[in-house]
Amino acid sequence: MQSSSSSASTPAAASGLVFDLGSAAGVPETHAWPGVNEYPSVESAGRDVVPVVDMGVACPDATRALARAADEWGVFLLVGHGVPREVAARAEEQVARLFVLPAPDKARAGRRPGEPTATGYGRPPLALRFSKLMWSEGYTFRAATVREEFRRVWPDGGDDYLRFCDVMEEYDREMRALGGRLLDLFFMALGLTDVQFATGETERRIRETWTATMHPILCPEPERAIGLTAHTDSGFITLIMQSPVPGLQLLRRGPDRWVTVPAPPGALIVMLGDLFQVLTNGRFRSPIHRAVVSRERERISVPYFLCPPEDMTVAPLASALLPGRKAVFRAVTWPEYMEVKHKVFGTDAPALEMLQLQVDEEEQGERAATT
Ligand SMILES: O=C(O)CCC(=O)C(=O)O
Ligand SMILES: [Fe+2]
Repeated sequence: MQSSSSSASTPAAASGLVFDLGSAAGVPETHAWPGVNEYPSVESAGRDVVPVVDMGVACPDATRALARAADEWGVFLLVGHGVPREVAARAEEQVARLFVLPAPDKARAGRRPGEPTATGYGRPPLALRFSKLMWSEGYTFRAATVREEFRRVWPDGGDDYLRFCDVMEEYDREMRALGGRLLDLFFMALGLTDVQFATGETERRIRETWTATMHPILCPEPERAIGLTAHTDSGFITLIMQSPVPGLQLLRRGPDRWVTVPAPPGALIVMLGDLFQVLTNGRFRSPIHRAVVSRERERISVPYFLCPPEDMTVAPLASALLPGRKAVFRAVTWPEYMEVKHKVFGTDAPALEMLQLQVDEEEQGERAATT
C-alpha cells in the first residue's frame, strides 16, 4: 500500500494515521488529488434535483417514486422512514464522541495491517489502493461485534463504553428494520408478489449487515483534497445518516458534473450498490459518488451497509428479468466480488464490467420486441 514501509511499523501508520489531519495548516502532496476539480460541482436544482422518496405515503405512490429514483439515479433522499429522530441523534452524538477521543485511544482500535476490510479505526478500506491519501478518518465495525470491538477503545468497559454500545445497538435495530421495509418496497417495485417476497430466501438473507462510520475532518484547502474518492458501493444497499452538512456528491454524465446531495435534517440517503445492480439485472444502478471536505463545517456520515452474507451467490433475480431479456451478469459471491473490486480500485475500470456476460444485444432486442 501507499504508506511508506519506514512508517508502516508504527501503530499510527498501521491504523492509517500517517498524518495529523486535524492540525494541518495546508494540504501536503501526499493528500493532494490532481483530478478533484476535473468536473464542476453543482447544486441539487433544475434537472439535477436529487430525488426524494417518502415512505410514509400510500404504497403505489411510494413504490413508483422509489422505482423511478432507483432507475434514474440509483440514490435518493429518504423521508417518512420511521427511524425516530432521537435514535439517529443519539447515534450521531456517540459517533462524534468517538472521533474526538485522543489519538492514542483511537490508534488502540486501529485496523490490523494486511486486513484491508477488517474492522477498526483508520483509513476506509477502499483507500488502500490509491497513491494519494484521503482527508478522512473512519471506524468500520459490525453491529454484532460492537461490544468486543469497542473494548479496544475503552478497555475499562466503563460508562462511556456501555453508553456507546447501547446506542449503536439501538441504531442497528432501527436500521435493520428499515432495511427490511425498504427491501419490501424494492421487491414490489420489481414486481414480486407478496407471497414471493414474504417467503423469499433472498430477502431473508440480504438483511445481514455491517456498519461503518466515517468522518471527513475540516480541511484548510478543500479544493485540493478529497474525503472519499469516487467509487461505487459494492453491496446491496447503503443507508447513510449524515450531519446537516452536505458533502456527498453524485457523478452525473453529459456533461459530466458532481451533484451535491442536500442534507435536510432527518432525511437518510439510500445508495444502491453494485450487487444490487446485479440482483436487478442492471435495472437499478449503483451510482458513482464521492465525499468532499470543507474548510468550515465538520461533517459526520454514518453509512450502514446492507451486504450479502459471504456464502450467498448473487445473481439476477428471475423476477427482475424483463420479458425476453437474459441475465447480463454472472453469479458471484461477496468474497469473489471483493477480489475483483480490489484489483480495479485505483484504476478507471468499473469492477461490474468484469461480471458482465456477453449477451447479444440484437437478440435481446428482438426477443423483447416479440414478447
Ligand atoms: O460520506 C458519505 O456520505 C459517503 C460515504 C461513502 O460513500 C462510503 O462510505 O462508501
Ligand atoms: Fe460509498
